[in-house]
Amino acid sequence: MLNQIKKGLVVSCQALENEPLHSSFIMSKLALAAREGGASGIRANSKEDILAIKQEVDLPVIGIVKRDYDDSEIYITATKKEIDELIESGCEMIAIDATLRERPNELTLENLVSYTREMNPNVQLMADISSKEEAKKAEELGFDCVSTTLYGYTEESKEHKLYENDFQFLKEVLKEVSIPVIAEGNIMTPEMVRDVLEIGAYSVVVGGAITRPQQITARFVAQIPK
Ligand SMILES: CC(=O)N[C@H](C=O)[C@@H](O)[C@H](O)[C@H](O)COP(=O)(O)O
Repeated sequence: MLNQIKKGLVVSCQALENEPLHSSFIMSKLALAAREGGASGIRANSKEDILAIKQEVDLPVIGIVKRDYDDSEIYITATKKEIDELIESGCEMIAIDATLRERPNELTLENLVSYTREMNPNVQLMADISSKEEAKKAEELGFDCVSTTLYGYTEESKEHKLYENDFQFLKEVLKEVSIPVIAEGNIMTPEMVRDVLEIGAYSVVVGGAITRPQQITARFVAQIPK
């Protein structure tokens, strides 16, 4: 999958239960629209959505399963159950929360990586990180790439956004690791896509700015003079 998305755009097609477009059928059509627009890959949540997307487009898929657990803040591919579902979905790459936070059931990230490699050595692994330290650890654990997905979404990083200070965080992560670094999270414009690729990101994932019309509408509405 990494070869296919090199210097390309991955479109994240996700809508949770509480979002207006929640539907595997709609996600499959968003993926088709993304392909027609030139996307190189798709990021998607849940086995059902991924199966529907794979019926509609031949693009490689980064799969995640978002599920909340009582004993952990981690919700992106938290346990072996989610890994099993993703392997069944046939996605080419699995993204896992690779933050240093405690996982459910006292499972470690290392356990989860070795479990996935055992279950399917062909599936590639993306580490969703929120700090340089997590990026380094992910590289040591043998992840195929890291993505800046969770920068701004953990207690320690919540004051920040990826695009701050001319993508300072992305630049720091690029210095920290030698595996591919994917830029993801709050990439709002085509110009930002160009910028992160020029800075050295291997590939870029854009979600809400393309596939969450409620967010897009709110940004237009916010510009209406009071
Ligand atoms: C933090 C978190 O849960 N991120 C999720 C990860 O899959 C998605 O909700 C995002 O849409 C995705 O990362 C793309 O980012 P953006 O939608 O900002 O372009």
